Amino acid sequence: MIRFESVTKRYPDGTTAVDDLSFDVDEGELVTLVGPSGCGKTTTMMMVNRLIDPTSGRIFVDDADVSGVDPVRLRRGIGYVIQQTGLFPHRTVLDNTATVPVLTGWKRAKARERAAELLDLVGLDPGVYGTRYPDQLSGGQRQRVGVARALAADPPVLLMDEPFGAVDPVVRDRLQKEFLRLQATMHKTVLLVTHDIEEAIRLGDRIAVYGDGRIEQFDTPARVLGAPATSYVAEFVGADRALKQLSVTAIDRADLERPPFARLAEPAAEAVARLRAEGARWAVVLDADGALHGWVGTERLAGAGGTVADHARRMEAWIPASGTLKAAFSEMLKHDAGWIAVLDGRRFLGVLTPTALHEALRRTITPEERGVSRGRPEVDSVPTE
Ligand SMILES: Nc1ncnc2c1ncn2[C@@H]1O[C@H](COP(=O)(O)OP(=O)(O)OP(=O)(O)O)[C@@H](O)[C@H]1O
Repeated sequence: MIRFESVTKRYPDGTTAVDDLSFDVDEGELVTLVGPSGCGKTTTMMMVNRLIDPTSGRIFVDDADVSGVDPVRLRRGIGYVIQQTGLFPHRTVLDNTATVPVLTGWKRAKARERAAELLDLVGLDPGVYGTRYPDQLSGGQRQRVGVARALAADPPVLLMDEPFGAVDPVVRDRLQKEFLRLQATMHKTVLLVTHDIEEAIRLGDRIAVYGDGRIEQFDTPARVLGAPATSYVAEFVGADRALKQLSVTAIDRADLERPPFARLAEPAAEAVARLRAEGARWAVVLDADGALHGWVGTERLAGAGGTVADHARRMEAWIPASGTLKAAFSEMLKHDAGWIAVLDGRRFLGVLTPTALHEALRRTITPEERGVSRGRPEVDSVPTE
């Protein structure tokens, strides 16, 4: 969808901002460009919509060499979001959002209708905010309008230059989350510039880590964290990259343990005899469909009448099988639990323990990076069947 072929940009004063750059962004993919200040990220992005022309090399958008496309037409097909938002101060939020559709010939009423939809989509009530002017909004709200405006003409390509840079960390976190939710339905082809490695990891399907005018590594977040291509990349992603890795590593079903279980309808006396024979101190409690209900301690069942249902405790802590190790770990901490149930829909698949989490994390890091191999830590594990 976007292709850079040996692109170099040298400014008239001799600065080489971008040096022989080649990479592809696939259709529907979100690529983050990350690196320290002055490494050429913004220059790269501005060459896509021809705000800057390269000194040499070619850039293609949707198979068309952009140097042959009229810049005004080109820009109407590419949404552009910048940190300063670039909103027109004398236009209302609604009219700011409707700018591009109006420019491309939409009737004003239809464009405003579309703008209202977009504002709603980015979490701004058009009835409340539509008639305000940009200086009557908070920084985070202005950023949302910037995103809504870029999306208004439904361009297949979005360029975003530090779109969430000007807001505090709490608002940034929320905007990132909302943008990911939107992108999951929109599937735009996105180039996003950031200097923040955490943001690059969180948002990017792939990350381009910039050194000075060059890409040092172009890969998935998991690979950039797990196998940095150069010592520069390793340093840039930070000494705590193993922890960052948690947020991009999916749960592997092979890591799940199957603890002893009891059925809700099972008589307590039967369950306790069986569990004791297995040497189990507790069991996961499932309903007739295999869905997680909770757990029960063997001691609690001893000498008790009724069924397991009468004695089981509800278990609120669980995560979906599609979750990440970070989600698993944080749920475990939140509920102060020694294990976390993993569900596929309602179906109980097994539990993750701190030991399994640790093992999974170790596997994501190359042996050279791990240094001296250490044995399994002494962590209390769930008894297995
Ligand atoms: N018009 C210009 N004339 C000369 N040099 C320029 C010009 N614009 C940018 N540069 C230089 O090109 C290099 C890359 O700049 P660019 O803005 O692309 O970096 P960046 O990675 O986006 O940085 P930041 O994160 O600070 O925005 C820098 O050394 C910058 O000083």
